[in-house]
Amino acid sequence: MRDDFPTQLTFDEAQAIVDATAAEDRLPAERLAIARTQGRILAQEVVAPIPQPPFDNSAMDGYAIRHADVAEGGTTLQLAGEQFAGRALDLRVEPGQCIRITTGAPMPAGADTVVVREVVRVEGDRIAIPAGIRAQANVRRAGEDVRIGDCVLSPGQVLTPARVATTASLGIDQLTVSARPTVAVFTTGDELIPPGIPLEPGQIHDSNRELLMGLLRADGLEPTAWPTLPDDPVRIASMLRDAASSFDVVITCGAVSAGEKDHIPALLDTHGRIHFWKVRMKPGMPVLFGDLGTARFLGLPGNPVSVFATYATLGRRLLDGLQGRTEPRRAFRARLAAPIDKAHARREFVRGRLEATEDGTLRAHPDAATGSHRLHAAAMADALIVVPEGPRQLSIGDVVDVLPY
Ligand SMILES: Nc1nc2c(c(=O)[nH]1)N[C@H]1C(S)=C(S)[C@@H](COP(=O)(O)OP(=O)(O)OC[C@H]3O[C@@H](n4cnc5c(N)ncnc54)[C@H](O)[C@@H]3O)O[C@H]1N2
Ligand code: MOO
Repeated sequence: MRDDFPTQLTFDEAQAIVDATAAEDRLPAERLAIARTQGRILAQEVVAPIPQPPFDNSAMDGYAIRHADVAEGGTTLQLAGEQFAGRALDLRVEPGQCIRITTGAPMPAGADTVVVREVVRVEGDRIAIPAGIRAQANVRRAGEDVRIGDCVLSPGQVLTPARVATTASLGIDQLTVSARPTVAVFTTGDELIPPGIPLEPGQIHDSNRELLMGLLRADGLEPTAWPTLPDDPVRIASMLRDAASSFDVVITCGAVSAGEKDHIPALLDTHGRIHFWKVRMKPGMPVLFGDLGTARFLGLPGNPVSVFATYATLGRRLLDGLQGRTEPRRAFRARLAAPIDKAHARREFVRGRLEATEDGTLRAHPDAATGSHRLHAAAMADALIVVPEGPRQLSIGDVVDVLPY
């Protein structure tokens, strides 16, 4: 096996390679009905073809009036008509008149203020308005939220429900979004037995399959799980090359460290290209990244918590980049609730629990269970606490980056 690929990278160097590779391999865009774009990455600019609100309208159920009529104090106005939400009736409020109006109904010409119905007294078609009404009250102005021609969304942003709804409010029914990467997921190892089948001595149940499939699904993808790879280099090569010919991304877990059965790095070296192998991070140090055929190849280390940490950092970053996501994932900082003493030089992602305190700060409680086989401990935690490179003695109250999960 060659040794001219980058290895023992810092986390930032590895992340930069992932970013650069993803940028070169941007997935194509597709045009979809907005109902199918939730969670997608936008691949166009969205410019408002109409204002929002499209017309001046009432914010409350009540009476549209001319404020000049009540400027001197309370008065009684003549009810001149009704304007409900739906169709604009071309009504006009003359001096001394008012029009009954509902929330969302267009403001009749002449009116500039809405008085809520709870404060008026109705006497037939005479409406008694109290004193103290504020001019322009309860009117929502056309274009107040979005003006015509505003750029409301940009390429690289995530289509959240509120953003998709915004495009709907502007009358846009289709959007150009990045294609979703297709992902093939493999677990590896002769020791793996699916849950539901009793273990023989030396065997363990395959948990990484559920972990990876779940992480990918939670990120909005529809991954495909392949049969578990045996510890046999010929069969591994044929199965992985098969997958690489029909998926955008192939993710394996296991068989990337130094053992006799860790065939995957050599295989990628022979049949594809290694962008890097081994990153100075913990857990996840033996992580492997490259190309196989036309697919991006991510070889995650087999320990369950290593799978978790490498997916949450580098894997997700790759998938975001392939979709052209430019909007960063939200960053959080917290104060440590217990010290962390780190002797090694790698960046560490310590599992922990976040607590929202009374004084408005986030506190991170690092988990004492640091072994990368401690899946249950990771499952009971809810964040990765980032401990930077180098030996570190972090004290209670120190500020750390955290990645909630
Ligand atoms: N001599 C060295 N040994 C190890 C090194 C090293 O650098 N030199 N690195 C260690 C680190 S760090 C990690 S992480 C692991 C990664 O090993 P592999 O990626 O080769 O993974 P495996 O050996 O196949 O498995 C590791 C561990 O995880 C369990 N496993 C694997 N797949 C699954 C699964 N689908 N579900 C549940 N558990 C799984 C497997 O049984 C092993 O216990 O290597 C260290 N060793
Ligand atoms: O880096 Mo390994 O991923 O510590 O367990």
